[in-house]
Amino acid sequence: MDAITFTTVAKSYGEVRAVEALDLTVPAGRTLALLGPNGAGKSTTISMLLGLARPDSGRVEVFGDDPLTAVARGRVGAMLQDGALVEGLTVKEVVGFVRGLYPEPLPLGEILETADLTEVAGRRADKLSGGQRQRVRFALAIAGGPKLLVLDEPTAAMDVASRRTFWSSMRAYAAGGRTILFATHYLEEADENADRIVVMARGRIVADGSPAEIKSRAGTRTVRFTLGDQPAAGLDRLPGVTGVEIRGTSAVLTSADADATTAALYRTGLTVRDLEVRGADLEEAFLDLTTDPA
Ligand SMILES: Nc1ncnc2c1ncn2[C@@H]1O[C@H](COP(=O)(O)OP(=O)(O)OP(=O)(O)O)[C@@H](O)[C@H]1O
Repeated sequence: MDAITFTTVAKSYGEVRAVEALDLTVPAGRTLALLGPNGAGKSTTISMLLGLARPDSGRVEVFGDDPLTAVARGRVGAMLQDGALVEGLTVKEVVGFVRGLYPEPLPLGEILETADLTEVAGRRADKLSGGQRQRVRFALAIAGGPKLLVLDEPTAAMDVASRRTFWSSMRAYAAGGRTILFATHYLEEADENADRIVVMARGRIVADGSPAEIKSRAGTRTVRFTLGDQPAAGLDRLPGVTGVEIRGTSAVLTSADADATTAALYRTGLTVRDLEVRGADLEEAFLDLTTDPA
């Protein structure tokens, strides 16, 4: 069964096209990362998934139901970017209260354990550190034992140690065959914690694959030089080259083997000036995938 289906979904805010022609299917039991820069449309996608926003066109389904129905049935838990914690209550009280709202909640001890909150269960939730407060919000998201857990940039404002704890909590929850969708700006987080990465930019999906596939795209580099008015013919046949683009007076070659490409380039007889080899790390690939060519 599919946990999530977006069928040609579009959503605009006035002039801003936040999401365009989005098609996405996530089978149950998978962990998917939505990766993209600010304004890519990740939060809008999540809002529609939770029924908090309605698409202008297209259809969103969660376990075959309308999102609001799925939420009402307790199938979906969410941790959004903002969300205050009730003042004056202890962690245990807040979590206990929220789990009481669900028809089939997880046991309190299991929630606290999974979210790594057992040690601070007696402390006031609103007085915790930022990372601990995020863990309380995670606990609230899983309290109802949802089959689908949606997390919008859950580790924003967490330090490295808190992030590590958080993701191990998330993986523990996912291990029970649940479906997870999380949004992040961090490639590393997507790589380490998801089994599929969907890269969004400007409201569209620009890449979709396993972390290995996304990383292999990350392995490609660009070899750029000033071509001037020399002919571009044959550049596409250089070793390693997977794409050729002429931008003004420059030639930009995408290559899976930049060393071989560069060596062969010098043997073509072309005058190669201003040679630049870029790329290689995930951050670069991510920028390549998400930067508007215009
Ligand atoms: N309620 C709104 N009213 C007007 N414009 C909005 C609204 N929500 C989002 N937008 C715009 O829609 C676009 C997509 O925003 P969205 O928040 O979905 O992106 P995002 O990928 O989640 O970004 P971030 O990583 O910064 O959270 C942006 O241009 C944003 O300014």
